Amino acid sequence: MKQEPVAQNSPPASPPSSQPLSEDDDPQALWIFGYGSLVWRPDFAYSDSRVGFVRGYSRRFWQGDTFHRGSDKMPGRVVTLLEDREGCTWGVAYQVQGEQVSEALKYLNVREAVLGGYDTKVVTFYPQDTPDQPLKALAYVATPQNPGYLGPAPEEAIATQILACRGFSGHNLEYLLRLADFMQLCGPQAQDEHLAAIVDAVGTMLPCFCPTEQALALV
Ligand SMILES: N[C@@H](CCC(=O)N[C@@H](CS)C(=O)NCC(=O)O)C(=O)O
Repeated sequence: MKQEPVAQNSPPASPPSSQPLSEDDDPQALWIFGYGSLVWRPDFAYSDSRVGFVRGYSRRFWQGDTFHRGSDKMPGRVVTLLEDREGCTWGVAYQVQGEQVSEALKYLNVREAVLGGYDTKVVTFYPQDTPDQPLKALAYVATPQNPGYLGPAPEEAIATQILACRGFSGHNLEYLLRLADFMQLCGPQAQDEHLAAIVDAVGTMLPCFCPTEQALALV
């Protein structure tokens, strides 16, 4: 049974909202939930952001990537959401308003759907500092039906693949470590055993994979 996160009184990622968070605050507003590269590189304009989590999903490095973090010959591994009743995935929700909505969706359609094989799904997001005021958010999820889906593999094999791949957005190792950094910032209540196991496997293999100076050049 995964530990259900307990909201911490840590300061929110953005100024606390005096109003309850709900979609009818501004009918033009849309919340977008990021749980992979979007947590550190949204690359679209947004009005507000919240750190928090979604329930009923687990994050898995089960999506292949032949553009951003891999190539056709050596696809990298990036994350998707797996439906899991016991699951809880931490990330960042970004609020887009007015013109930001169409701009963000147009940009993400290319980055996530066209280039990444992701589809959209509405999820319920629980802000870390107001989990009693959940909000609806759009998430980009790579389903098993998309051609780039790789599915489950031992964490050691995933770590080996990540160490060996790079794409147009950089090395696959950077993708892993930036996500691990984000989870560290979320605090001890945010656990992701799958991510931690891959980071541990990378740490074990890295010295054998390449000498230190080469490892530092990877990211
Ligand atoms: N949809 C997830 C995963 C997004 C993700 O990592 N998508 C890849 C597309 S394959 C990406 O945008 N990569 C950009 C990068 O690696 O910097 C999220 O909300 O963060």
